[in-house]
Amino acid sequence: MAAAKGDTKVAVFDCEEDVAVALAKYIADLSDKCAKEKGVFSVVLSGGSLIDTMRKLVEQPFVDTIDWSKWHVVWLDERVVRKNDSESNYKLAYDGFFCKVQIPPNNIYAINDELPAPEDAADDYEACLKTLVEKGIIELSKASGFPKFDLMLVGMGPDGHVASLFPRHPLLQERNRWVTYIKDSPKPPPERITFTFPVINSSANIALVLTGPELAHAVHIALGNQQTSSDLLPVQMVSPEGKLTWFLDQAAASKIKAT
Ligand SMILES: O=C1O[C@H](COP(=O)(O)O)[C@@H](O)[C@H](O)[C@H]1O
Repeated sequence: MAAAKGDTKVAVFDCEEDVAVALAKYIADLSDKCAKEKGVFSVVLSGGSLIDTMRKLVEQPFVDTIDWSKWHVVWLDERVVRKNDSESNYKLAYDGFFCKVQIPPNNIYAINDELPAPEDAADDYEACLKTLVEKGIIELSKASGFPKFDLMLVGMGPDGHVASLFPRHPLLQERNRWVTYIKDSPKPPPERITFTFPVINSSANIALVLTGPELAHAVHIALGNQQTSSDLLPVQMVSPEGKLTWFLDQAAASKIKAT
């Protein structure tokens, strides 16, 4: 099943394996397009189950055909822990992905894990993004003035959170910062940094990659017919100026009524 609404596409696959295959093709095509047109492919990674669903990229044909030298990778959110900590989104991506592909190490922009205070880590990461804009690696959106990434790969928790932006948290309303911090994350660990919605929604492309039955309720709220304007789930606030593609398996889509 595939439905389209404006620049939003909802693609539902039979199983998680099929999502992984389609996601790899989608990422490879965008990588190719951006590498040819701009010489750069700026990619934003989430943590969580997304990294495993990206597993086909490290297999043939993708691993040998993608021009990894054009990739520049940043994180949508990160836990304020050391890079070798099992809770680190960097470590998750390194172990599952980076150690198997040829992205130049200098093009992988991890959090500075020598800054123990979340506010300092957020300031430092925002400064890192500003340097990438100055170098022409990331463009600014003409519409919003916020950085416009080529591709944001976004996961979601069962509560509908994306990045480290949790339901009903005041950070959902942040309108000025590029990167902010949270010290009371309801999901451990409590201290994290995260992109804000103005940055998320300036993206050229967002892939929402959602698999598993535990996500079905939030997917139903976000894509069902009973949309309300107050107390939106964070996932409902994902609305990029570019294209939004939902990659769902049947389990995650199981509560959406066919229309
Ligand atoms: O804590 C986080 O959770 C979300 C969702 O993770 P998942 O394991 O339920 O897929 C993730 O997208 C985010 O980057 C991470 O920090």
